[in-house]
Amino acid sequence: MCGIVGIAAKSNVNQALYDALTVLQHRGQDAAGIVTCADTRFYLRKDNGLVRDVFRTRHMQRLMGNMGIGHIRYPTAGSSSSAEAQPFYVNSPYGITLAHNGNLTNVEKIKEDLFKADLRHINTNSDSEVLLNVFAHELHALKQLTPSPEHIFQAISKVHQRCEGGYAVIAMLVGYGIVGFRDPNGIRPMVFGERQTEAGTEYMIASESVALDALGYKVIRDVAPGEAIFIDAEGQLHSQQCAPASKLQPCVFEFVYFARPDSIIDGSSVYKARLKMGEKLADKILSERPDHDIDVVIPIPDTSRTSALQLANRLGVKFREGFIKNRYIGRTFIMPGQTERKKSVKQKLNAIDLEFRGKNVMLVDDSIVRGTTCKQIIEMARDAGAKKVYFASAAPAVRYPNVYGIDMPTASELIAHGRTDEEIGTLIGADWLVYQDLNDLIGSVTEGCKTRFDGFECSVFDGKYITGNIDQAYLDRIEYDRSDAAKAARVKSDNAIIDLHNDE
Ligand SMILES: O=P(O)(O)OC[C@H]1O[C@H](OP(=O)(O)OP(=O)(O)O)[C@H](O)[C@@H]1O
Ligand SMILES: NC(=O)CC[C@H](N)C(=O)O
Ligand SMILES: [Mg+2]
Repeated sequence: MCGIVGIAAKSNVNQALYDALTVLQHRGQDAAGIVTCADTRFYLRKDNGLVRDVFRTRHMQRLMGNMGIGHIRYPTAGSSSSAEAQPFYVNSPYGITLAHNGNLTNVEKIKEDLFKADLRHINTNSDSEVLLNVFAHELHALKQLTPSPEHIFQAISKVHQRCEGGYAVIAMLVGYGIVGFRDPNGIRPMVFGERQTEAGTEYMIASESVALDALGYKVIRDVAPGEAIFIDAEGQLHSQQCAPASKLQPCVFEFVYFARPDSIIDGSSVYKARLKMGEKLADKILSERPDHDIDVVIPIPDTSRTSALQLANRLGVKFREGFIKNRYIGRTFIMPGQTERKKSVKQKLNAIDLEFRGKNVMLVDDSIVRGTTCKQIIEMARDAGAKKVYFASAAPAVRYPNVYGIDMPTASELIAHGRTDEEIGTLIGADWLVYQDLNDLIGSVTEGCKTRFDGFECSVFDGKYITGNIDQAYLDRIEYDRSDAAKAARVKSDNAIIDLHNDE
């Protein structure tokens, strides 16, 4: 997943963008970038690394201007080379820069059309560069020297007609403003808000509400699926629905793992959803094993903490912090390679023996994806002296690839793919493995929430791809392109950025 942000303010936005990206860091750890706009110029700084490593004082000083956009990257297309760090830039029309969260599923077709019909060249393997060029082409086709909000919305309607997949996008047009839009299913999240200052109202658009909270912005609302929000150069906000048949079907995995618990996505609190996941999973445990012999519930930090706490409460069993997390190690699942992920689990988590010795422990994680974490954790629990090790996953089994912005392209790398729950339990070395049911996961997000959801993007759990047009040939192709082995074999030396001047 990536994190995106755009701010239209009344004074320099560089520090605010930096701060927002830091708050969104959990959505991507590979690369970070900011583009600001002052007068008729864009200023760019982007590179591989965490926000705190990419931006030095000298870069911050050069990022001038009262409007800007930022991105933190977790790649789902192309490579992790810094040439594919975002935001991307095109000089025509107007000068446009764009940051994208999600993944396009018809990139090959669009690329061909861009080249043959629109006479545009794409210089990376990033789907986001493709998206930017579609937007630029559609704006160009309107032949307006000064685009009005309606022209911008018209171009976005065309983007929806040409692009398939999941996308939340923030773009900036030199001298004209910032626009944010969300795909017609609202797969990827996006929210916007305002802040009053003496100089006037400032606006911010971001992936998650937590970024707005942290910067003192008041959330106005989520951007609706297919809708676009435009803040013009005078600071006026305009909005329009640009995809007539839109439906609200957000990615349920945001609630399971990606988003921060203190975010509210599409009106549903991620924290409350995770508490409910714990409750519902406890009910399943009680119905399957009413006379269970669990002595203690232990979360696998970080993300599962909220669910595990409520699961223990509901079971009436002690909750203990049996694993301590090294706060300086990032999230392992979003790391690019399996060797790195495996090594990081050991560096990240350490067991407190006394919580395990002679006890029947129930370990709780939010999800099991490749099985990297749970296999090692179960071993650690046994080494620490646990009698029996049970394992509970607050999400159902992840059995199918994701094509909408989560880098899970390879079915064979998913531990649950083609296996029964019992087989997975044996493989990870658990004495009992229990998964959440999909209906209960959805109930956790919707119960007590006023939003009318049309459904959820649950493909990793049920193999149904809501945008259609995902066939086996496509899945085979992304498996070939994006497996860990393919990524490792890819030459990563192509770091030359053909782009705006990018400060070293
Ligand atoms: O089965 P796996 O392939 O190991 O993936 C699942 C694990 O990865 C994630 O943790 P991560 O370390 O990324 O982040 P967290 O600290 O937020 O839990 C997730 O919370 C699970 O613990
Ligand atoms: N995780 C994401 O949202 C990735 C965005 C885009 N597809 C990229 O690879 O850069
Ligand atoms: Mg985890």
